[in-house]
Amino acid sequence: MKRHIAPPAGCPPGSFGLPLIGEIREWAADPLQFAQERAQRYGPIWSTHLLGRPCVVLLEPAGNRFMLSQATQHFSWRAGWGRAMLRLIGGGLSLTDGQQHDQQRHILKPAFAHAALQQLQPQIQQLIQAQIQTWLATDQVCLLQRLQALAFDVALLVVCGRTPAPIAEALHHDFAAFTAGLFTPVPYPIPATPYYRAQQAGRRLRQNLGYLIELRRLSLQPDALDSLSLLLHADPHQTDDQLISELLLLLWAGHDTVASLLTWICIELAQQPEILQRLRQEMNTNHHSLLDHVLREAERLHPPAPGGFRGVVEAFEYAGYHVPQGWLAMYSSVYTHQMPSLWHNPTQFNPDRFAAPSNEGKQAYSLVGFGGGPRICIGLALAQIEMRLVIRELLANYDWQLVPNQDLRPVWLPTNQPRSGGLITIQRI
Ligand code: HEM
Repeated sequence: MKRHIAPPAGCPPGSFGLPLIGEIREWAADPLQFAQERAQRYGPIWSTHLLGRPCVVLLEPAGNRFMLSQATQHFSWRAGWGRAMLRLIGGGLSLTDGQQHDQQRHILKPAFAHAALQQLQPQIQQLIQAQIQTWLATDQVCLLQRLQALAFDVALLVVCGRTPAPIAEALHHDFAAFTAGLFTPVPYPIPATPYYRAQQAGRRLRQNLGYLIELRRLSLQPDALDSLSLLLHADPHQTDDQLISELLLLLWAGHDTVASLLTWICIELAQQPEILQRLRQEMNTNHHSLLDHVLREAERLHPPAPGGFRGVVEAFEYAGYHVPQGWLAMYSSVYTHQMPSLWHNPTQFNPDRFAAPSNEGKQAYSLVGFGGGPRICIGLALAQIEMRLVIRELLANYDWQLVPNQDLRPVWLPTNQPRSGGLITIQRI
């Protein structure tokens, strides 16, 4: 029998799993079950071995708070990513720490603020209407694929501003293969592997983003609020390589997540005609609390990322255990979002759990699908506006049904998605 390795004395209890691979297979197969089983055995802090390193897992709102805001000096965001992500994207907001991160976030903030998003809303609305209209032309629609295309167009608009169609199409074409390689455990360029294809796509993406930067430098508008223009204004001497990494990071983070969550929302609504009907009634009023609760409930039950990893750059003590420097640390959104002590019937999709007088979701760090603390998702407002517009367009003009007998079990990487992609039939009302 293969030997499981135990963590050193004084460190949180748990198992490092098998030599070399640790427990990565169990985590990737089902991050929720992985955390629930170990929480039952060891409590809210335990050790495992993931991404080639020992890893401490901090659970529950207290663990989320510790990692996301209370003790950030112990953690590096950059050191929490796998090698494939670092090699393919290289830098960008999620992959930097300290002052460099804070400066970059400060520069980018106006692109994701209310004023900029308000200005873009008509264009976003047009993209949504044009995309959904094309769904009528086929018998079956794969939600994930179509919503990825839509979310990519929206992310491109916000991140890069107006982009010439041939460049936009080329970027879009290469992004799927690029994304598929971001989490490969063995990032070596062996032909025909996902990492190899991602590397090839990455080269073309870098070249096309390079053209776009060149064009934008020639026609930079003083009041433009897209991320690329803001970055060029802030530091005209920033190298193309740095700029391209930032754009790649924003484009990836800004479309895969939105497509994932919207896919699950459409699936849930197709199964809940009563909520669908109430949403339609609500659209004719000035109150949008049910739509807001649907978004939060989808974030709770179907978070696009199961949690977040950090590198431990300074050893720390937590709950009487020692966590050494050089380990990974992980918080688990998916576990917190299904704790029976926080959520009544946690496996059920029930937006009304957020309606008064319920207290569900009120405890700080109990709903962390967008992270939390100083590095909460910078695209939160954009994601919310975009999701609201898509759902309102669907509710106002379309009926949709799930294709029967499809496999809706989640796959978790690169983002949480149904195995089937979410197949629907759709008609105009
Ligand atoms: C449903 C949509 C989205 C979800 C669920 C989501 C989720 C998250 C989460 C969980 C984090 C924190 C990760 C951590 O703690 O390690 C994060 C950070 C981030 N997100 Fe999002 N995100 C979404 C949409 C977007 C959009 C639309 C953009 C931009 C176009 C974006 C850009 C980013 C960036 C750049 C960060 C890093 C922020 C920093 O480190 O300062 N996200 N997101």
